[in-house]
Formats: sequence, structure tokens, C-alpha cells
Amino acid sequence: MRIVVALGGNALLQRGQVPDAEAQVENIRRAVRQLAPLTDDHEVVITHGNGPQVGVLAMESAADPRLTKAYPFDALGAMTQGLIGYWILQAMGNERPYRQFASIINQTLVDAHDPGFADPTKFVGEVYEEQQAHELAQRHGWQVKADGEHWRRVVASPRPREIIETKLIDHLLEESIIVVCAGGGGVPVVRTETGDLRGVEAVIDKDLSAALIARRLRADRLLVLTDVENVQVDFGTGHARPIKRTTPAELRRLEFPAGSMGPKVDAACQFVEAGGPGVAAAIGSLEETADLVHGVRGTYVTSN
Ligand SMILES: Nc1ncnc2c1ncn2[C@@H]1O[C@H](COP(=O)(O)OP(=O)(O)O)[C@@H](O)[C@H]1O
Ligand SMILES: NC(=O)OP(=O)(O)O
Repeated sequence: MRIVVALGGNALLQRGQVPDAEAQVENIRRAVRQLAPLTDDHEVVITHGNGPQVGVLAMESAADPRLTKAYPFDALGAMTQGLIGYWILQAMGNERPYRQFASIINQTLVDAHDPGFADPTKFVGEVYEEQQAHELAQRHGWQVKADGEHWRRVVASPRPREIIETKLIDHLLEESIIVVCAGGGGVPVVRTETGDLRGVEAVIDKDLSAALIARRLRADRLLVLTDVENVQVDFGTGHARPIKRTTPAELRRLEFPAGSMGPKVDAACQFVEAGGPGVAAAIGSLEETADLVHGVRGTYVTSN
């Protein structure tokens, strides 16, 4: 099978964890232990989040007295692809030394008029208490929103339209190379009137980019790996219950938060709606990756 995996930002850095390199390398090592067995029997593409990391780089860039202007988010996104891609590449290589892995810096086309530019939803950086978040927003010109019980900086997150390097990724898979790509959803770019590509200030949702890649590569499975075992109905209430097997039609009738479960559900639905017979998407815990593939665990989404 051809499998596209979206590795949640929580797998790389848990909420509240200090973003030291050592901590992230250790988290990635744990995540990769779950992913490596997939590569024994399947063609695998790994995408990953970058919200916490791109927030750290943005703070560093804004604080650098030598710069007249902080680095824009397209450049910071490319940096996180290099950083996290390198960590994943090394960890995968250590788990499966006889396999070949490639991590690519990729660009993701977005629409310059996407409504996501006017209503930022992508959480970046660390979590704050509400009061502190508002103070930081005032001081740095950020926009901040509630993320569960905490508050975080938000940036624009336009919908991914095309993965510029799709053909390259396809070639690599056909050569039995495991590909890490679309880190942080891919570097957001728009096409100018002259046909050139130009980076834009945004962070794309990696789950939506993973769904797009999975569709374009005609994948059999989309695995959205995060820190909860299932998508839940009435999440966060006393009567929350897990959704096990479902369809896009059923999921589309429910509502999920824009900055967390919403894009995961949307990604799963988009992939299954566009896919051929036998395709499935699963949303669930990284720790249960092997069982998600066949719908034994997690929320398993099929067309009927
Ligand atoms: N209906 C829901 N079912 C399950 N989890 C939900 C739901 N709504 C919101 N969440 C939250 O979504 C989180 C996963 O989204 P997110 O933090 O963006 O994941 P990741 O960083 O792993 O991509 C869970 O930890 C949970 O707190
Ligand atoms: N870019 C992105 O979707 O990152 P997170 O998964 O960390 O939110």
C-alpha cells in the first residue's frame, strides 16, 4: 500500500515542554519507532507539523537586533522543514539503516485571496495564560486566540491548493525511497502574474497538505497521528464518546475546533471523498499507528 502519514506537532513537542533540541530529538525517536515498521511493507510519505518550532524561530528572528525586519513565515517554514526533516531522517535511518530516506524542502501553492489570510487560525509557538497572551500580542503586534484552556499566537493558514514537488515525491516513492515532505504543510507560495512563485506570510496546516499529497499520489491510506485515540463527539464534556468507524457524510454533520481537530477531520474527509474504492483515512494515537492502518483502532473513515 501507499501510505501518507501526518505526524502531529504534539508528537514533536508536547504542550508546555521546553523546545530544547534534545527533547525534540528524543520525541522524534519515539515517534519514529512507531513509523519505521510501516516502511517494511509499504510506500510511505511522512509529513509533520511545525507550529511550536516556527513560533520559536519567529521569536528569535524578531529579537535579533541586527535585522531591520524579522524573517517572514515562508522562510521560517523552510527552516523548520530542514530542522525537523533532518531529525526525522536521522532517526529513521537509525531504525532502518538498510533503507533510503529523503527529506525535501517543498513549496505548497496557496491562493493569494484565500479567506485564511483575513482570519488567522494556525497556532504557533508556545502556550500562555490569557492575560500574558494579550500582553505579548500588544507588545509584538501578534494576534492570539484560545487553544483549549490556553492561549497562543495565531497566523494565517490558507488552504493548500497544489504541492509543487508532487512529481518528484512520486518518483522517489517509485524508487522505494521513504519521503519526508510538506513539513509544516509546505512553504506557502503564490503564483505571481508573471508565473513566478513567491513566498507568503502564512503557515499551512500539515493535515490538509497531507490529504492533498495523498490524493495526488493516489495513496491507499491517510494516517493522521496525534495525541488522542479517537475523534470524539462532545469532546471535553462529561459525556464525550469516541467515534470508531465513520464516513465523511457523518463527520461533516459535526463541528470541530478550527485550530486542532477541525483540519484533521477535514483532511480525512477530503481524502476519502476524492479517493477510489478501498481508500481509508484514520485519525488516532501515534502509539497505535500499526492498528490504525486497518481500522482496528482510532477513528476510521471510509466512503460507506
Ligand atoms: N472532537 C475532538 N476529539 C478529539 N480531540 C479533540 C476534539 N476537539 C479538539 N480536540 C483536541 O485536538 C487535539 C489534537 O489537535 P492538535 O493539537 O492540533 O494536534 P497535533 O499537534 O497532534 O497535530 C487533541 O489533543 C484534543 O485536545
Ligand atoms: N503546520 C502545522 O500544521 O503544524 P502543527 O501540526 O504543529 O500545528
